[in-house]
Amino acid sequence: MDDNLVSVPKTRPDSLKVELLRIPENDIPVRNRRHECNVGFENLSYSVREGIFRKRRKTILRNISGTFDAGNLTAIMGPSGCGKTTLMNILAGYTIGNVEGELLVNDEPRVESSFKKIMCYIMQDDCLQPLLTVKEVMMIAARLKLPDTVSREEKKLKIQETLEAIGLDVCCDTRTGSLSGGQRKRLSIALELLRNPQVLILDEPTSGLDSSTSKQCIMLLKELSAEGRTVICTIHQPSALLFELFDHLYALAEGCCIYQGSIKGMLPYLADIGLRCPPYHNPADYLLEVANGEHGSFTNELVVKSANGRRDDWKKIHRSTLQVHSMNHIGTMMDRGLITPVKAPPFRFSHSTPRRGSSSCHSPKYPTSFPNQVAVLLKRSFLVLKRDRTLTYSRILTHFATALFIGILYYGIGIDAKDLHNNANFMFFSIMFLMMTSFNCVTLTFPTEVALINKEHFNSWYSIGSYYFSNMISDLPIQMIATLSYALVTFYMTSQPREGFRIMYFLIICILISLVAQSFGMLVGSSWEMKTAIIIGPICFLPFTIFSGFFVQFHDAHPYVQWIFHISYLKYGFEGLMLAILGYEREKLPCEADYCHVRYPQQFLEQMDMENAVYSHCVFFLIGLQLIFRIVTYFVLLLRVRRK
Ligand SMILES: Nc1ncnc2c1ncn2[C@@H]1O[C@H](COP(=O)(O)OP(=O)(O)OP(=O)(O)O)[C@@H](O)[C@H]1O
Repeated sequence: MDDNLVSVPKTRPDSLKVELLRIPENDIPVRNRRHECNVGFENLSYSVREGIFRKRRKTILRNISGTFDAGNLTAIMGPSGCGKTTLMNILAGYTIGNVEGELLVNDEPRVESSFKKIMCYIMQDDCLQPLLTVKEVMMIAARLKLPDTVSREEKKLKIQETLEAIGLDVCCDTRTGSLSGGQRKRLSIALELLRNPQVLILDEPTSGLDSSTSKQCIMLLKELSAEGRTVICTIHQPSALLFELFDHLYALAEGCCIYQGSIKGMLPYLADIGLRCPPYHNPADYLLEVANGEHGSFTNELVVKSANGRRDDWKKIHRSTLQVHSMNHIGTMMDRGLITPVKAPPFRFSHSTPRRGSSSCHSPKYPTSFPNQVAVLLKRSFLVLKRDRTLTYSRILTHFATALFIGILYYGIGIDAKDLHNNANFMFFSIMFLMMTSFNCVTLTFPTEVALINKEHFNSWYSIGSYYFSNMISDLPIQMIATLSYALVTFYMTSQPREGFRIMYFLIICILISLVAQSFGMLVGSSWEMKTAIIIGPICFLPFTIFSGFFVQFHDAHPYVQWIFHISYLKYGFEGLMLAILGYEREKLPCEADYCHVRYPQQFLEQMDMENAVYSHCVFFLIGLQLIFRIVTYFVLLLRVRRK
């Protein structure tokens, strides 16, 4: 039951119930067929390579065929591992490699680019931005998914209509992270409904939902299909009542089709070969038992009988009175306020079914322009940053607190010759601190974003370029404030020379070091999952730390490894800071102790093997390295979200 809404009994609009009651068996509802989109596939096979050397081939789908008609709610069922998700991925166009066979739309070969515009794929995990409210998430989706020509007022109206229809209007100010499982699922569907897709493909929409929330979710899908949409979803062990809501069933076993037809036709089909479902047994459970071989080995016989999905004789047995009973039952639950009432939003299809050579193939890939995508994504990032205490406030606070601590530890060292070594220690620590904090902030957050980007990009919300660009810009202010607060506090507390150019040079290197570490963190975070990224990151840093010139100097290192100094960005960062503070002919330092071995800063730089270092080289190297990391990250991201 939906906790937010129990106390508000609502009257469920009965249009669908009435429509179904009026439909005589074997009758097809009259709809605008121009917009209908029957999704089919013929002789579909899919295999993957596996094993250490990827030499073995594993066949997952074996030459299956089928058609999922518009206006029908189709269930794809079968035992775990039979290939349901694989089939959904292929139907959605998410998996393209190693696919054999033909994908069809209205019995014609389908054009992927056009099909993508009328289809949405809702994956099993509801990837939502947890810090944004339902209304904000919907507004962002509307601004990305609806063309720029639609006014803000129209978008608001559409959002309102959608939220009311799917019963989320009462929690429109709730953050998505606080929504229940059912609400999250409905929101995921609502986000995609804004563009009014003709085909909805959902992978296990009821997974993790309780019985009544599952009913509500399937009821929503039923309403959406009744308007002429093609709705296809996988489902695991539905209750008998839920099972009856589906119009069409496609059953898989071991990558083959063992049944395709109506729900009502399934039991007679099984009975034909002597498989009789016991009375009072859930037919869905019985089908899974048969597919699992619990009643004997019938898979081959069933595959032959259904011609691996090519025969559709059992499709013709139409809506059963049981379906109407199920609808009535759920309708009553909604009327009594036990389940939040849901219905399809009142949208009309604005586009016709794509056919080969149709003009929609040439329309832009994304509904809105690149600048609009960047602007909307920037707004979303800023909202998230504003609410994410760890990413913003604690990052700034950590930098400030560490700066105070370091300032106290190395207080006043910058003006005394006896503290030259301590000053070098301070600079090296600063580099390490700025590097680690920037790197960790990104590697801890970026991998979790990849799933969200994947979902939204696949459903044509925005391009990877606009996401990446907005992501780079949005984090800059916080990164700058944090770095500057550390650099300025430590600079003054350690009494470094108060010369304008030295302050500027010092700050530039600090900022560049943190940006390089951030871009490196992005690269690592976009390449691996969070756990791997956290392990791999420091391992990648280690060689650069050793070859930074702090622990081992260039001339002391073995000639075979000296080249590593030239690519160690820590070396350039360290040199840059040392030159900013001690270079440029800084005058002889006073000595407060009885004896100071070195009093000329230039002499100290020579001791550290930095006599030939050039500040501008350090800056160029750090900028160049950052650019390389950012470009590589972009391509890694593209690879990650590329269709399989
Ligand atoms: N890339 C891959 N490499 C190796 N095996 C794979 C790959 N993708 C899928 N499989 C295998 O293919 C089979 C079908 O996988 P799929 O995820 O489609 O099953 P499913 O029917 O959706 O299962 P479930 O209901 O448990 O989600 C499984 O045995 C799975 O291990």
